[in-house]
Amino acid sequence: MLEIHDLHAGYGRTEVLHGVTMTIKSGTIVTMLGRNGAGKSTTLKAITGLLKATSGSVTFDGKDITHAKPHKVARLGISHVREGHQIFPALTVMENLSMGAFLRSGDENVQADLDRVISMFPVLRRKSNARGASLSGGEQQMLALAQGLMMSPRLLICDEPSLGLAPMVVQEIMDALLSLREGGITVLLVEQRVNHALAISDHVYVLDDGAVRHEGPAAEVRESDVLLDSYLGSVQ
Ligand SMILES: Nc1ncnc2c1ncn2[C@@H]1O[C@H](COP(=O)(O)OP(=O)(O)OP(=O)(O)O)[C@@H](O)[C@H]1O
Repeated sequence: MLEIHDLHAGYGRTEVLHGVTMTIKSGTIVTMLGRNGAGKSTTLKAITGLLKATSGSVTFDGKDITHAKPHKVARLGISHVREGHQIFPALTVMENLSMGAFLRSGDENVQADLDRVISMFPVLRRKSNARGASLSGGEQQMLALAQGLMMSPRLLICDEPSLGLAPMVVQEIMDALLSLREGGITVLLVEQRVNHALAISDHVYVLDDGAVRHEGPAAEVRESDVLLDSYLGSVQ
């Protein structure tokens, strides 16, 4: 579904990605792991057009999207839920969800998607008229995910959805990602909670210093102390 080949990118004159290559297969959850500063968020930004790649290629369902603008990437079916909470604090839950569908004006399936998304996250239904700012951290993260789903993506890219959340809430987020996979959505996840991420993933890429140092089935990485110690430091 998504092919990243020898991707180079960076900020100003500093190259951060030194040739990242990855394949994300349709219907899977793929997690990118790595220490702080390894280049995970930068890879996601280069995929979704927030950062220009200096060389290499990104192909989505056979289409070259290496130099596509973010809105074009979104229209093609990739939704990028970024680190932290990208919601509108002054808007209600419902208004936030409608904003998630802003690129779909005239699409008659928006209402059906709204019903489907809100039924995935019961707390959002209960709080549909509450302002974003009044939600807890976990609720805001669920809203951010739900907002990302309102784009009706085929590939959902999630950057550290568990950031700053309590373990129980983290599990809820992971369960939500699993149910997305069951619904046929492919997920590319960046996550610092290694154990939580490995438990739901099919395949894992380990990044270090802007390059892929290891890839393999999640089950294999779970069993490899050497790998976990060398590239991931403390495992949570
Ligand atoms: N906007 C930016 N301008 C300049 N350098 C940046 C910028 N964003 C990230 N970097 C640098 O790029 C490198 C990779 O950062 P990146 O955010 O991709 O890492 P990461 O693996 O996602 O880690 P983290 O979990 O800390 O976000 C780091 O050295 C970081 O300091």
